Amino acid sequence: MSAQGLNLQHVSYKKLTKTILNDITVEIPLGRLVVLLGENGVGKTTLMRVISDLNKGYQGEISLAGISDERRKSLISYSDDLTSFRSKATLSDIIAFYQQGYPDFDLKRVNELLNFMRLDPLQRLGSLSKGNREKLIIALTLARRTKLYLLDEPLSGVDIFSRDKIISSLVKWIDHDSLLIISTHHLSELEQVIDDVLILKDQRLLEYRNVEDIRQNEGLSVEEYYRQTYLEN
Ligand SMILES: Nc1ncnc2c1ncn2[C@@H]1O[C@H](COP(=O)(O)OP(=O)(O)OP(=O)(O)O)[C@@H](O)[C@H]1O
Repeated sequence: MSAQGLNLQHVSYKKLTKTILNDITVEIPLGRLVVLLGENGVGKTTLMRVISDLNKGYQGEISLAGISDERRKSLISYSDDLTSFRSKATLSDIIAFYQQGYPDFDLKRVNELLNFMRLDPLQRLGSLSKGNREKLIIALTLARRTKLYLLDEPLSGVDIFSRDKIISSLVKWIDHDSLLIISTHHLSELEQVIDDVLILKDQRLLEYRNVEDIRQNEGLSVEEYYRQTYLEN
């Protein structure tokens, strides 16, 4: 397996008797911004949880930056749903918890991100709207200085103006040798910033492809290509 990037070799995952991911093999270099696509229930969240080692018992091999055992977890920042925090907790309390739990948590970066998201550290978690809670999750996820960031449908409740602002600044928050994988059902908004697409269909990897390659060689937007590929295969 390659020492660089995220490398999945024949990864399969079952829940009870149901196959959710089937024989997924892909190598994604670091330094990319990748969008993960596929219809509801196809396994996007499951794939992120398997990569993060939160869903145990998968088959196959996964390595990140050359680390192929469970130590890879320490290199992965996966968007937390924050359900383990009490609603009375302030954003500062949550940040203190992250700071204790993650040696790579960057306090300066999280403060910049909170400021960028217009979130007040003194606010309580329970008082946040859905969209603001999502902004907090993005801020906490991106505030770690690590190799792989996994954002699972991070923007579904965020208003269009904030969405545009966050999307156009995504690359700014992560180091150039890190990998960001983001799942979404709103591909068109991300088209201009992403490097690659990863498409799941029927438990399998349908495609991993560079977006420039799609535009130049297929003459299609990424969204057009996604629709065409999904329906044809
Ligand atoms: N705890 C569970 N028990 C049984 N099946 C599960 C469980 N969690 C997920 N699944 C199944 O795993 C499959 C993949 O779900 P997953 O949440 O990964 O899909 P997704 O692509 O993220 O969907 P969406 O776009 O709707 O968020 C689905 O068929 C779902 O029903």
